[in-house]
Amino acid sequence: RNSPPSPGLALPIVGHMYLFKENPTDQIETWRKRLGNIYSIQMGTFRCVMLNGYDLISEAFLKHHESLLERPNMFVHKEGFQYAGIASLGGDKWKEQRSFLQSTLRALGMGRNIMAERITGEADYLLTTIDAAQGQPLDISKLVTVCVTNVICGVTFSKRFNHDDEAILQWLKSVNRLFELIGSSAAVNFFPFLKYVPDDRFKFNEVKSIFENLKETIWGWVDKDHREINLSDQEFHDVSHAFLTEIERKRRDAVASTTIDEANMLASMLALFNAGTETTANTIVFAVLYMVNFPHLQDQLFREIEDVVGLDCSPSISDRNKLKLLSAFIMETQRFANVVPLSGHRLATKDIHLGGYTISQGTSVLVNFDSVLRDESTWGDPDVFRPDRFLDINGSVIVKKELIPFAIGKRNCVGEGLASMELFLFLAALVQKFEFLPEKDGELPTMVPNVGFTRTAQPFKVRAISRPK
Ligand code: HEM
Repeated sequence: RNSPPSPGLALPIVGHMYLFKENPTDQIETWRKRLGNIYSIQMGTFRCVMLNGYDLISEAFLKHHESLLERPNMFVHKEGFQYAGIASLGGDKWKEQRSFLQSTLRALGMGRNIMAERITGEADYLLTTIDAAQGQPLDISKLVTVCVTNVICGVTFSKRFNHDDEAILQWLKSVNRLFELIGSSAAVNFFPFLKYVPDDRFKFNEVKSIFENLKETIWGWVDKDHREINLSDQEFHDVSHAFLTEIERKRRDAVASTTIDEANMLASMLALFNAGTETTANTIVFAVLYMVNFPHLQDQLFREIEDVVGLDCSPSISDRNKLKLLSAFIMETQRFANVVPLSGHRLATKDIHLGGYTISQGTSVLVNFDSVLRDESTWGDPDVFRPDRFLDINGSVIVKKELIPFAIGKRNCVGEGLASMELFLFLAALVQKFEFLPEKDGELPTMVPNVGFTRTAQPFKVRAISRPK
């Protein structure tokens, strides 16, 4: 059937997973060099096609997107999300949910710009907390994660938590445990039959119950804040307010078939948390890591803010277009760190002809983002951290189509606008206020990320020295 080539013999049950010898994302790149931009691997019971390189990926997700809108029936989608919410729905149901969330998030980022208000408030808290360490070595990653979680809490149900609040600490603990159990290579994803092994040895029941608890927690948080719904409201305080109002409207109008209901609302809100917290926090942490490693660049970023914004008022979203080096630095951070190295799985709902091969219906399709963000033919020196690759000789920002950390096509990241606003506002605030130094003079923290399917920085501490005004 003209299937893409595979890396070797697929064994019963495990498929090709026994061939993962190196760091998984390195292994995927090694196979790309041997087999080309399109190849297939059997991951447990799932037949997957790995797509590499900008041309092939854009052809798949721009030209064939209608055939790639569904998720395969993985445990996470089926039993975790119960095929509800933006991340798990497919086809027309996904379209309704996606368009509702997209327009709601867009509205929250316009006019009064509720998103920017939430982020700025949280950035102030971040600065105060870092300042309190008085230049002593500090691991900022947990602090940044809680701030970013609070931004999503604000955007979804107008609430923020103190960083020592038991509710938010418990939430983060559960989410961490969930990620540990459902990470891309975990048994629950690829070996669904293991759920019949007694004593929950492969943690299927634990995953299910964490999902249920998280959705219940969100429901509790939402319920308290939104007892009153006014159907004539056209402006919303947050995502749950928009949902609850629209649910009532659909009820009033007796709309029979819709995904705008409580179950999808909770699943979508959970998806915003799951997809929007670690990704954004990890990018901010990588950015600080790169600043420490390139003090000259950090200095240039500070000078730019000093010139454009000054030191007396906080950077605001209206400064974004003027802070060109910072924009280029954020782009390079996203390219270099590539915090989501592999896309989520998509199900081919029809045969797709691509790159001289046929991806047959029922196959799961995955994207290797390293193959684009670290492609030598696009970037020349992809392994060098160099923000000026995004600036022209006049200092204007160059937008490169190959910079796709938020994926490409209609099912790309729905939170891109929020994430970009967060990266800009948090980092501008940090650069303006502090000089970040390594924990010990002359000993730079490693830029080599943790090994695995996701990308996080290896733990490191910084000394944050307040800049004199
Ligand atoms: C730097 C931060 C972020 C990065 C690099 C990132 C990256 C991505 C990527 C690559 C995808 C596509 C995954 C796939 O192919 O299935 C995605 C999807 C998604 N992202 Fe983000 N994301 C970020 C921040 C956010 C934020 C802040 C939110 C929430 C407000 C969010 C919500 C989502 C959701 C819900 C999806 C699934 C969309 C769908 O299935 O229609 N992300 N993201």
